[in-house]
Amino acid sequence: MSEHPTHALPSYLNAHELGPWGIYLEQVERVTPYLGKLARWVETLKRPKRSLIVDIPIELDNGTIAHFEGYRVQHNTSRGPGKGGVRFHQDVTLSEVMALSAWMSVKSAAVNLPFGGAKGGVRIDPRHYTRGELERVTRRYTSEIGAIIGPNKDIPAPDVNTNAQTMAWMMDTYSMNEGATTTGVVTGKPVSLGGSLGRVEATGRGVFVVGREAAHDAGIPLEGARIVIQGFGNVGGTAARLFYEAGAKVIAIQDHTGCVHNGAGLDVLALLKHAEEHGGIAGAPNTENLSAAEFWSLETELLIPAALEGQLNKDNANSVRAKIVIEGANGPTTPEADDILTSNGTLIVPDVLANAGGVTVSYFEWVQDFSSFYWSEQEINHRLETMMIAAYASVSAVAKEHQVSQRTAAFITACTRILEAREVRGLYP
Ligand SMILES: NC(=O)C1=CN([C@@H]2O[C@H](COP(=O)(O)OP(=O)(O)OC[C@H]3O[C@@H](n4cnc5c(N)ncnc54)[C@H](OP(=O)(O)O)[C@@H]3O)[C@@H](O)[C@H]2O)C=CC1
Ligand SMILES: O=C(O)CCC(=O)C(=O)O
Repeated sequence: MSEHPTHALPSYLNAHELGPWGIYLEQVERVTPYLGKLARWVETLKRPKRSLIVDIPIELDNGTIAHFEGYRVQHNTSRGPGKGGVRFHQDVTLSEVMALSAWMSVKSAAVNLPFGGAKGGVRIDPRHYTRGELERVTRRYTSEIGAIIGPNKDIPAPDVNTNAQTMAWMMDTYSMNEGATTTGVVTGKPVSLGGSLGRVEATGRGVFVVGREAAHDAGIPLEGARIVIQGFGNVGGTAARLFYEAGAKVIAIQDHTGCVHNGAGLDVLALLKHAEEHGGIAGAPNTENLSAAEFWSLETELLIPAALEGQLNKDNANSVRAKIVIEGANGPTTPEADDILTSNGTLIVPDVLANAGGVTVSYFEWVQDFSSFYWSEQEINHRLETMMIAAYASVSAVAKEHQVSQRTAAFITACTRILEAREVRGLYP
């Protein structure tokens, strides 16, 4: 038997490269001792199955030509087609999309959905482009990744700065190129186009359900519990409203425009209206401004990061005075912050569980599209709640059994499912 050289990982797959992919690799390292014989396959999790970089040229409204870089990464498809959102953001990189796609693999498996993990992104600041320009970017991006997506291959959905309209353009472009209306190619579509009731609110609703469960386990009554939220978009805005309606006290919110605070509890409905009218929360009536440092160090029962990656890090983790962190965003906590918070007694409910409500209702949408039979909103919210409660209970039980964090517990459950599928499928000789 000949000896084969081992190939070093390329720099962008290296754990020592800072950033989301390095963080994901560190999380895989932490779970490996719990994988038993399946650890033989763990390298599979450290390399995305397929990564595509595309050039997106469009004509701007002023007649000039602009180019944008786009990505679609399919991290793992052992348990089903790739699944995951598309992000439009000026800071999107291949490495970030790789990490987001890997977290999708873990998330789908942690909640036991029959999907793998994928994610897409376009490096663009959408605030500087018109609706027409964004439509052209979306359509060209869809055509460029068209060969690798499809209802049985990889199903995109909304993420940061994309929405139901973006999905309608993606569905239409894909369908035109295929010559057949294909509703199941994306989820998070408008309801008039095969979208699911409840999808817009699903991620925030899932955050609310696991937050409620975690508070209950910790003996914290939701009525009057203090809540601090970073991000007031789809996820943070919905979670804020649901906690507010359940009688909790949302005392501070941060978005791009600043941090607002009211120790007696913010009027979340008024704040949502203010943000819509003014493009952000800054200057809302009956609130005081806080600095970012003051925001992170507020004493609170629940802290919900629901914006971007790396927001809880070694620079601010020691000042956090939250009993529980519910990760609404993907990858908001660095491994250093994870350790600091845990040793300070803060429970972290990890992203791959806490924000899985969105992909869960995307799964419902995909099923409804295949069967062309649509469910009521009440039915969807009920099924979502049942699945989130079950997933939370099962991750908590694994965490207690192995005396590990909920993140490691969610990774144990998910990576075991993914690698069992990998092993039983075998490798093509
Ligand atoms: N949408 C979904 O279904 C899912 C989303 N997620 C994750 O949740 C997170 C939020 O996504 P989503 O709500 O959809 O995105 P949105 O674009 O709707 O909202 C993002 C929010 O974050 C705020 N924000 C962005 N950057 C900063 C910053 N540097 N400091 C403070 N606030 C900031 C934005 O503020 P402003 O408006 O002022 O720019 C906005 O309020 C992401 O990590 C996403 O991947 C996870 C699962 C599903
Ligand atoms: O709804 C989906 O398919 C994916 C949502 C997503 O991108 C995420 O959970 O991060």
